[in-house]
Amino acid sequence: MDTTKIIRALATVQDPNTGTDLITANMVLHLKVAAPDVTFTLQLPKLDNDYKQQLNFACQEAILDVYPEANVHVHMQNPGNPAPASAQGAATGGPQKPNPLPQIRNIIAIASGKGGVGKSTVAVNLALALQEIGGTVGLLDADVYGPSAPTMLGLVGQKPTVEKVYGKPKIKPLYAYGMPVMSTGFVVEPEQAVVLRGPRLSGIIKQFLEECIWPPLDYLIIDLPPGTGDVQLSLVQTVSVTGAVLVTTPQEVALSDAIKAMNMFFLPDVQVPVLGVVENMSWFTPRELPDNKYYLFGKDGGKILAKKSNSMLLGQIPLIQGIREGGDSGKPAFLDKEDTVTREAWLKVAKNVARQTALRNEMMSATPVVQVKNT
Ligand SMILES: Nc1ncnc2c1ncn2[C@@H]1O[C@H](COP(=O)(O)OP(=O)(O)OP(=O)(O)O)[C@@H](O)[C@H]1O
Repeated sequence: MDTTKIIRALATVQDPNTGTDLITANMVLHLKVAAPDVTFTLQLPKLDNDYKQQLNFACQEAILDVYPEANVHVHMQNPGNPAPASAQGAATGGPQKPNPLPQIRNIIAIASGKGGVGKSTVAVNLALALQEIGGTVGLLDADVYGPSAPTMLGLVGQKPTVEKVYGKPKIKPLYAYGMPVMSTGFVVEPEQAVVLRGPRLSGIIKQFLEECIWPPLDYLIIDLPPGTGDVQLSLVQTVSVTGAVLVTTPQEVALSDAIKAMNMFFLPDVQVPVLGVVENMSWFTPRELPDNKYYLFGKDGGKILAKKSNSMLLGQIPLIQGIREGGDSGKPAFLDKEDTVTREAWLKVAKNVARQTALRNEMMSATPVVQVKNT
């Protein structure tokens, strides 16, 4: 029995409440396939017998369609009894520190080789699109040298507050469009950030991860600085990163830098799986000619990077005036309900990220937290 086929079958079952499929909605947990038994838990947003029964039958039917001999065992999980973090389970190699973020199921790093390719734009719009398809999402803007989340989400000038939790001071994230957000831009001025080096930078990233009041989340999206450096290192040394999404533009120059960024995740010590690639600024479509595509930066960069990283092209985002305007105005383009082309492009990326994350969690154990070596 092939686990991928079973996941695909479950991806055909829709949550009757939202119309989103069970895999995209992140509702299937602990899938175990030991022929002829297929066992998994459905995490349900509500407790309602009809609803439970409907989903149970739909799952049985979808799996029996592919494997008529299967014994399907569906466990239902109550809303008040959240699942253990799927990406935070048993890690391989060496004793592990206690997980600082047990309430977060998936930590997804958004990375690029060079600046300006639209990494922050992807992080923000992807976070909002994941929220729209039913995920509970938070955003950590760790791009210390050029934090964009405050501007992109209309939070400029606001400061997070500090609250005592069991006697310890903790930072309360700000909220934008229903999403908890922390940004280095809330606490460090960009001119201060450029002089920050290793240990100070690590301290800030660790603090944002360990000393912030993050609510239970399906996804924490982390916008990394471009390239490879101290922030990337302190991230993988602090938490188990579920996967990375690589952002590139189609042209060759962006691609060669993106390959360097990709290689960092594949280092033997790091081993963060690449969930896929988002190609940004794939083509230009003028507002007045919505059906025309002009390939200003060439073609195929995303496809090539997906192949090199052994992952998939999660989606292509066109170069659209509304995306830049949305970034500058504090209302990201994804929220513009009239711009269906842009919305569809972001939704496709979000659905693919959700599916790839679910597949990754079923196929692989949690990413080990990189141990700090004492030299
Ligand atoms: N698809 C797009 N269409 C139009 N403008 C875009 C698109 N993607 C990004 N931009 C714009 O390009 C500029 C750079 O984007 P962004 O800040 O997201 O890049 P970045 O890779 O995060 O850069 P850095 O890491 O240097 O901060 C922004 O003004 C943004 O609004």
